[in-house]
This record gives sequence, C-alpha cells and structure tokens, in this order.
Amino acid sequence: MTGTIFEKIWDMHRIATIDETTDLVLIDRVLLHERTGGVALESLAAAGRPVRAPNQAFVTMDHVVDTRPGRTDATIMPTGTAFITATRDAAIAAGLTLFDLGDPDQGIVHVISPEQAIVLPGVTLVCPDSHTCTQGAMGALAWGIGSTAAEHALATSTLRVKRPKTMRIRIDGQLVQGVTAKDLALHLLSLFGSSGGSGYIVEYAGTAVEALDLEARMTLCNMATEFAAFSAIIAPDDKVFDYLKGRAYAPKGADWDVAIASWRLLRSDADAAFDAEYAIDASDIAPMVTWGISPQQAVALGKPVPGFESVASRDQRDLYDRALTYMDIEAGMPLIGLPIDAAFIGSCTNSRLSDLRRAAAILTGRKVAAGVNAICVPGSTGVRLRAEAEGLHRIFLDAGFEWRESGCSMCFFAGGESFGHRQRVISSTNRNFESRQGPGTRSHLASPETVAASAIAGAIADPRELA
Ligand SMILES: CC(C)[C@H](C(=O)O)[C@@H](O)C(=O)O
Ligand code: SF4
Repeated sequence: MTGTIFEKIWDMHRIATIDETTDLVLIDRVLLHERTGGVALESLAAAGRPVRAPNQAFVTMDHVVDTRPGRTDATIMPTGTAFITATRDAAIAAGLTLFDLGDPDQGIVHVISPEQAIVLPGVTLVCPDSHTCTQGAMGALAWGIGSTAAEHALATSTLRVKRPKTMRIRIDGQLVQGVTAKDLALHLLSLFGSSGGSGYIVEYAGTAVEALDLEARMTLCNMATEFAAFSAIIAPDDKVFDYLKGRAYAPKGADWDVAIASWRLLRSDADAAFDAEYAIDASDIAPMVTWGISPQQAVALGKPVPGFESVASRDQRDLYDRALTYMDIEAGMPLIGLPIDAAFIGSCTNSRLSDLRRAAAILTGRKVAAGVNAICVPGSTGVRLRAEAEGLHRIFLDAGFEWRESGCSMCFFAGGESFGHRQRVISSTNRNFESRQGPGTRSHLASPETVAASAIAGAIADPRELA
C-alpha cells in the first residue's frame, strides 16, 4: 500500500466507483445525537427499513439536554423534550446502543466516541454533525453528514461520497510555552479563512502535532470544519494506542495485537502526493482570541482589533463591518481588558479532562470577578466523574464557576440554555457566529486557560500572566 493515510483508509472502504468523482464507501460506524439523529431514525422506521448494523450505531443525548444539576427530560426550550423522547424511543426500537440521560457514559457525541473506543484508527465513521472531524485525531476517517445521508448509512452501511482532495498541513518545531491546540486551530483559521479547506481532507502532521497529547489533537481536528474541510486526520501513533487500550469497544486479547499491527500501517508514505501542502512554524504561534463573528476573525492575544487592510485577504468588507458593529468594538482597540459578562468552558472543542485540569490550575485560589457569569460544562459524564474524583469541581466551584452536567449547553443555543442578550462571552467553544450562545450574544473564542484567566479578571486577559 502506498499513498496518503486518507487514500489507504478510503481504498480499504471503497465498494464501487460510481463516477469520476464519487465512490460508494463502506461505513463502519454511525453516531447519532438527539438534535439530528432522531429525525433520521424516525424517517427510516416510517419507511419500514431496519438499521443494517445496529451494533455499529450509537446514540447519545447532548445537544438540547438541560445541563443543570438534577436534570430530567425537560428542557428550557419547550420543543427540546420532544427531540429527546423521540430519539430515545427510536433508538430503543431499532436496537441501538443508547447513552441516555443518567447513563455514566452519556456526553457530547465527539467526546464519548473516543472515550468508549467507538472510533478506532482506520474506521470510517459518520454522524449528522459537522464536528465529527474531531475524531480524525484517532486516525479514523470521520466526517459530518446530513440527516438524509445518515438515514442511508443506517439502512445500508454505505454512502455515496465525493472523493475529497488531500491537503497536508505540517506544523514543525515547538509551540511556545502557554500556546495550546486551540490557539493553533485559531491561528490556522486566521491564515486559511473559513473556506480555505473546502473540498479537502486535511492531514495534520509534523513534530508539533506529534508532540500534542491526544485530547489536544482532538481540539485541533475539531475546528477543521470551521474552514470547511471535509474532515481532518492525524496518523495514529502509540499515544492513540495507549489511549484506546482496554476501553469499552476496543479490540481485546489477540484481536488487539492484530489491530495494532494494522493500525501501524496507517500513515502517509514518504513519497505520497497531496493536492495541497503547507508548512507552519510552531514557534510563530501565540495564544489567540477571536474578535468577530467568524472563527477566522482571530488575532494573537495582546494584538488590537485588526484594521480592515490586514484582514482584507479573507474578510469581505461587509463581514468585517458587520463584525465590528455586532461585537461593539472598533479597529485598533485593545482586546485585552475588554470587559466580559460571561465565561464558558465546555463543548466538543475543549471540555475534556486535560482542558479542565489546565483551567483549574489557573483558577486555583482565585475568584471569578464580580458580575461575571462563569459556567463549566464537562464534555461527558465520564469527564465530570473523573474530574470530581480528583477534586477539580471544588476548584471551579470555589472560584465561583457553576459546575454542570454534560452536554453541548451554551456552545449552541439549541435547548434554550443561553447567555443574556448582548452579553460578551469568553468561550472555549468553536463558533462565534451571531447569536450562537443565545440571541444577541457576543462570543470571543479562546483556550480554556484564556477563559479562566478572563473570568478572574472580568475582562479578556492573558493566562500567561497568571500561570
Ligand atoms: C446541531 C448540529 C447539526 C450542529 C452541527 O452540525 O455542528 C451543531 O452541533 C453545531 O455545532 O452547530
Ligand atoms: S458541543 Fe457545540 S460544536 Fe460540539 S457538537 Fe455540541 S453544539 Fe456542536
């Protein structure tokens, strides 16, 4: 086998070539959540079609669920409960594995899949959710689809897919102290723009990527959809194998050894050709924060709001102007020191145990500034329980954060959980679109460290000054 890692996985899963651009591909796993998955399951049931491989389809509750302690099926937005109950009923009727509310394995779909070893190196995995690219960090070909395609994948374990072009982004050298995978992702977005990856499967490689721990790699891959990539992938290495070993759905016994031997072949060959290649020097990257209404509108922390000239290669004038007005900021004004109303640590980007540990290190012995609504939502119930076992929740609570049940929560105004109108939020999430965290909210994306430091300062702050 020669070629890129993508080509190797694709070729192993190609069933037929449909035309010059499109193949029929075997789908190993289908993941569903209640916001889009229930619709697919119900439609399938209405058509009288069974799920072809029910033991390879997994369902969780994450998007609209209440994350306040003591939750039930009730949601803040009255329509939310119907999504939960319909998805539950359909998942049970179809005989799928369901991580329901109250289950210790429940959580955000892209967080629990690696935790449970549902995603494995070399598998094809789809989910009706754009951040499925997160799971490419495990060396899988994982991508987001629509509900209709999910229905097709459930019924047939196949999908017709337009073969993406290949891009490699090498990041070599060492990240500067205090620079995280989130900063790296925002840096790439500021370079490539929100459509820079369109049509590509992006392989992240290079010494700086190899040096990232697995959860940081998930953060990096998570934001590939923000530059419109088909997905992202990183060649699996010992960090991936060590992480997976012994987890619920990982191969066991002799199967494990066979699996590892095949996973070790999943890397791009030295002479593999990519349709596009870029090289980034890790030492050029600084902690980042977004100032606008698109994730590409990000600058190094400490830099002022950029003037239009410096972003004109990516931002259209109307997007730029709209961003300044919506965010209530002006070109040239410093972002550090901009007062915030709220701070949010959560989402499939940055709510894993390592994220919470790093934020807690900053919060230890400190207090959230008066008037700041600070909330931490662990990415899964498993993350919450492990965090509680090591006492992290006490650090968050003592600092003045709310400590919640797991779910998407204020990443996305779907179940009704939101910050207030016009409130400025520093957030560890991946999208700063208008009204993303509730009607009229103004979101600044950053690392969990920057969110924690800003919560303490009551204004956007540089975590390196507190470290
Ligand atoms: C609701 C879902 C379809 C959506 C997505 O596809 O990403 C959501 O998870 C998001 O982050 O905006
Ligand atoms: S945490 Fe946010 S980005 Fe991730 S799946 Fe949920 S809503 Fe989408």
